[in-house]
Amino acid sequence: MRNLTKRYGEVEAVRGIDLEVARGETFGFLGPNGAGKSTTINILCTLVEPTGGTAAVAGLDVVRDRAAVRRRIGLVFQEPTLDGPMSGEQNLRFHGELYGVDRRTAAARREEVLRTVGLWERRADPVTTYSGGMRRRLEIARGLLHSPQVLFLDEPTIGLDPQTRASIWNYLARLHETQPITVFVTTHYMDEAENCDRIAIMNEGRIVALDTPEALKAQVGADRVVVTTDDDEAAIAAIRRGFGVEAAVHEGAVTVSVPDGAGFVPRLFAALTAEGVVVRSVAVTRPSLDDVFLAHTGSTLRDAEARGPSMHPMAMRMRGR
Ligand SMILES: Nc1ncnc2c1ncn2[C@@H]1O[C@H](COP(=O)(O)OP(=O)(O)OP(=O)(O)O)[C@@H](O)[C@H]1O
Repeated sequence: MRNLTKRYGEVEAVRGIDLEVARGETFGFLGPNGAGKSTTINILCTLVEPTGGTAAVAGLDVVRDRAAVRRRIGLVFQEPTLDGPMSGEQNLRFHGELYGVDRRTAAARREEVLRTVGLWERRADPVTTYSGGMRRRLEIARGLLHSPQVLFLDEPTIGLDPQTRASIWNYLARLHETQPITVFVTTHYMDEAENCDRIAIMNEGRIVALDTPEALKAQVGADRVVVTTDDDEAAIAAIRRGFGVEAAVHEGAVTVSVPDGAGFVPRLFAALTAEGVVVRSVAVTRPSLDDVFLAHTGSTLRDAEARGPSMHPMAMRMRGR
C-alpha cells in the first residue's frame, strides 16, 4: 500500500497508509471500531476502490488487475456464508466450481484442505450438525480451496470459545508449514495478535504502530518485578545500592521496573541474599499487547471487543452478491 486513502463523503476512513507485508507473513491488523481496518481490507480484496494512492496484492494492482487479484486471494468473513443443509464437502465442491478449480485435481484438493482443518472425517455430514468452531474451520478450508497466495481473515474467531480459537490458530500455523501463504487477519483478541509475525495498529485512518509483537511490547517500556520479602525497607535499600534503581512498596510487595525482568531476577536474588533479606516470592510481569494498544489508541483491546463488531461492509457486500 502506498499512500492509500479512502474517503466516504466527509469521512476520511483511510488517511494515507504505507504498508508492505512480506510473502508468507502472518500479519495482524488491529484497531478500535471505526479505525478503518475493514475499509483497508475491502480495498485489498477489490471490493472497494481507493480514493487515492495504490495497493497491490500478490504483485497485482487492486484496481487495474481486479479479476487477477480475486483469483489469488481467499476470504474468511465473520458472517457465516456456508450452506447449512449441504455437507462440508458439498460446500467445498460448490465453491470450487464457482472459482474454476481444476476438475481433475479438485477432489484431491478438497481432501487436502479438509484434512488441514481437521474435518475430513466429518466431510459427509450436513453443516447444520457442525459446531461453531467446525463451521469456521470449514470456511477457512473453503478460503484455501483455490490455493490463494493471500488469505484474508476478518475476525475469524469472533464469538468462539477460547479452546476453539486456539485450535483455529493451530490450523493456521500448520497451514504455514505446508504452503507459503500470506495471512492478513484482523482481530480484537490480544492473545491472537501474539501469533502474528508482525502487527499494525490502526487508529483514525492511520497506522500508529507497526512491528513484531515482541518489539511493540518492548517499546511500551519496562517489565515489572514484584518481590515479597521479610524486610522490605532493607530490600529497597539493597536494590538502590546494587542496581541504582528506585523500588517502592505497592500492594504489600516491593515493586521495581526494569528493562529485562527475567535477566534481573537472578541478580536481584543474589543481591538480597547477600544482604540477609529473605525472599518469599518473585513475579515478573511483562507489558502486554493490551498495554501497547492502550498506549497507541487510548482504549484497550478488551474495550474494543466489548463494543462488538460494527457494520462489516465486506461481509455485507459479499452476502448481497
Ligand atoms: N460504505 C461506507 N459509507 C460511509 N462510511 C463508511 C463506509 N464504510 C466505512 N465507513 C466509515 O469509515 C470509517 C472506518 O470504518 P471501518 O469499517 O473501515 O473501520 P473498522 O476499523 O473496520 O471498524 P470495525 O472494527 O468496527 O469493523 C468509519 O467512520 C465508518 O463509519
